[in-house]
Amino acid sequence: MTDALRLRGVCKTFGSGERAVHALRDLDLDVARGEMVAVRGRSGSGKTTMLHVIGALESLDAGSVTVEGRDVGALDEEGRLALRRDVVAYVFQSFGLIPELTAEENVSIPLRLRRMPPRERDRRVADILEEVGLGPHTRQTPRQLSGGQHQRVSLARALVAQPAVLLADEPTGQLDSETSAEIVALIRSTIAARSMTALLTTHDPVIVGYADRALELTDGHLSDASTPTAGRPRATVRRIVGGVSPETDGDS
Ligand SMILES: Nc1ncnc2c1ncn2[C@@H]1O[C@H](COP(=O)(O)OP(=O)(O)OP(=O)(O)O)[C@@H](O)[C@H]1O
Repeated sequence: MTDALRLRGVCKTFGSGERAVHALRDLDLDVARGEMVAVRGRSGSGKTTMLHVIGALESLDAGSVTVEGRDVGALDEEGRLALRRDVVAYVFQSFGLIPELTAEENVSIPLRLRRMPPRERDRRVADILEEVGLGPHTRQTPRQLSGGQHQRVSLARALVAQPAVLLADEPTGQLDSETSAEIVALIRSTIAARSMTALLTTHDPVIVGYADRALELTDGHLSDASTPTAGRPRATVRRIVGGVSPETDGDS
């Protein structure tokens, strides 16, 4: 299977001298197309930095990052913009929505950047909002939506332009455990329907339960964490069967 993501010997240091912070140290990672990989790690272990170098939001100090065959370190500014517009999409813990815009206006932004004709754009936006369960809320602004609904809008915005790779930085970090399980299940089903690749960082065992593979980031290095059963959300199954809360099922 072709790799969607391939990182080799990636190093990223912030600052210098005694104040240097080695966020990523000689980091290797392979993610196959269509795979959903969860990366756990304590606060400050380098999870966000890893996503940023993959999405060309941060430069590398050493090593190489290949995203869908593109050598990210070799891209010029235009190439980096194209990567973020056409290949990767982000979902953030803090949702990142524009508060003055409605759900449909927020979701339409990536299509406006591509200058998609309005009729096609409106159809795509309506379809994706329906798919993420926000059909009745398209005209509401973020202030009128719950945390789970915010993340559904963020996911719709990330998916609407049909990127190959979803990068999600603690996507359930601001959600309660039940809503987290709903959002992770939605991420899983929407990326599977599109044969997309997903790399998610998390402290949340619910996410790990939905991933094909889990890795641990410790002081800038990755190692295997566990091998959950693909697409079999242990937490949700237990919750339905035994009434057990997802946050009690699994390690963190
Ligand atoms: N722009 C920056 N300037 C200086 N140091 C930074 C910068 N960005 C990140 N760091 C440092 O790099 C290290 C890794 O940060 P990063 O945000 O990648 O960790 P994280 O695992 O995502 O943490 P969290 O779970 O708290 O979000 C931390 O020590 C952080 O303070």
